[in-house]
Amino acid sequence: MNPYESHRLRGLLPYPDREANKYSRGHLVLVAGSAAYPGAACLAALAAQRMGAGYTEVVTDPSALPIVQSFRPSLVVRSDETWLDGEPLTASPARPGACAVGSGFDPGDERSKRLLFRALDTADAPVLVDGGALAALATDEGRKRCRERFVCGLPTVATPHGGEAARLAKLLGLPTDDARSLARSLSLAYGIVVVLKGPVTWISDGEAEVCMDEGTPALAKAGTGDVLAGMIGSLLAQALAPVDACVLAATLHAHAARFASDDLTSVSVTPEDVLDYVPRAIAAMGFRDGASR
Ligand SMILES: NC(=O)C1=CN([C@@H]2O[C@H](COP(=O)(O)OP(=O)(O)OC[C@H]3O[C@@H](n4cnc5c(N)ncnc54)[C@H](OP(=O)(O)O)[C@@H]3O)[C@@H](O)[C@H]2O)[C@@H](O)CC1
Ligand SMILES: Nc1ncnc2c1ncn2[C@@H]1O[C@H](COP(=O)(O)OP(=O)(O)O)[C@@H](O)[C@H]1O
Repeated sequence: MNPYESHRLRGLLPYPDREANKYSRGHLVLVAGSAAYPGAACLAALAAQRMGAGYTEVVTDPSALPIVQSFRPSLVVRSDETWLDGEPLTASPARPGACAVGSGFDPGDERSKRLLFRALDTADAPVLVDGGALAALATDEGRKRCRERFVCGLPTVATPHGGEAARLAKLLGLPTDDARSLARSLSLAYGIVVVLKGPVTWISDGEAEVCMDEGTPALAKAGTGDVLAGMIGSLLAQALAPVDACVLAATLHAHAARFASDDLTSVSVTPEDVLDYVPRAIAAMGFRDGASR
């Protein structure tokens, strides 16, 4: 059920080339955070940096700008008001990129819908949909946009937890009793790769499912999903294939939480700790600095 053995995962780690620059290492446009949830943008952004993206640009609500800017000076931060009318994201082999949208969005907010639809309509690059943007995805207009991207060969990834997946399923009256079948049916219905998160996480591209069961209940704390979204978005921005990006990120996320639990106990681990242990998880997977491809 999980064909990703350790040597295959090791081969997916995004080693920086000797000739790398910040653009060749991947540009992630992270449209995240809101007045209600600015912290989610911070968690996802640092996760993207830790996972290797060369240029992490956070697009956020004006009220969240100073919070994200003071969180990490290396982040490029801009207002979502200017982004709505700005240049669309493009990606090429020399300058790969991706957009991750929705971590920390307010699910009931009309603005979340405008931002999601702008990303789906204009990004000539992979788009990851997370958090509050999944409510807008679970509409006829959201699904239509995913199907159009699918027909154009543009990957879309969604990372729902059980509640968000139920919303996506409700639109089409899909059964929700079996997680593996739900991941597959959502993938087929929307034309997307689905990461259905939970104590066991199922990843489906509509043809096959990968079972991710290395997590720990230490991850059951608000904010760990935002960390995972930043990690997957970062790997998409580095041009990994969508399912590869999801499996590698979910594995490192689970391993980071386990390393953190070993030192801090599963009681005390926070999403920030998971972020701090991502480098250890990468190293333990067999990453060797200097072994650039
Ligand atoms: N620090 C920050 O800034 C943080 C910001 N965050 C951001 O907050 C935004 C809203 O996200 P959200 O998940 O809190 O709320 P929402 O989308 O309304 O769904 C929750 C409802 O769904 C249900 N439910 C069923 N199964 C479930 C499951 N397995 N896991 C969880 N819920 C499950 C359950 O309903 P019940 O089944 O109890 O009726 C529950 O009431 C989003 O943008 C996110 O990124 C968070 O990441 C936290 C840290
Ligand atoms: N009991 C558990 N065992 C293993 N992993 C878990 C468990 N509970 C939650 N997780 C993981 O933690 C993350 C929680 O994500 P999510 O529900 O989106 O939280 P949030 O929105 O608060 O960030 C997911 O990656 C999920 O798979």
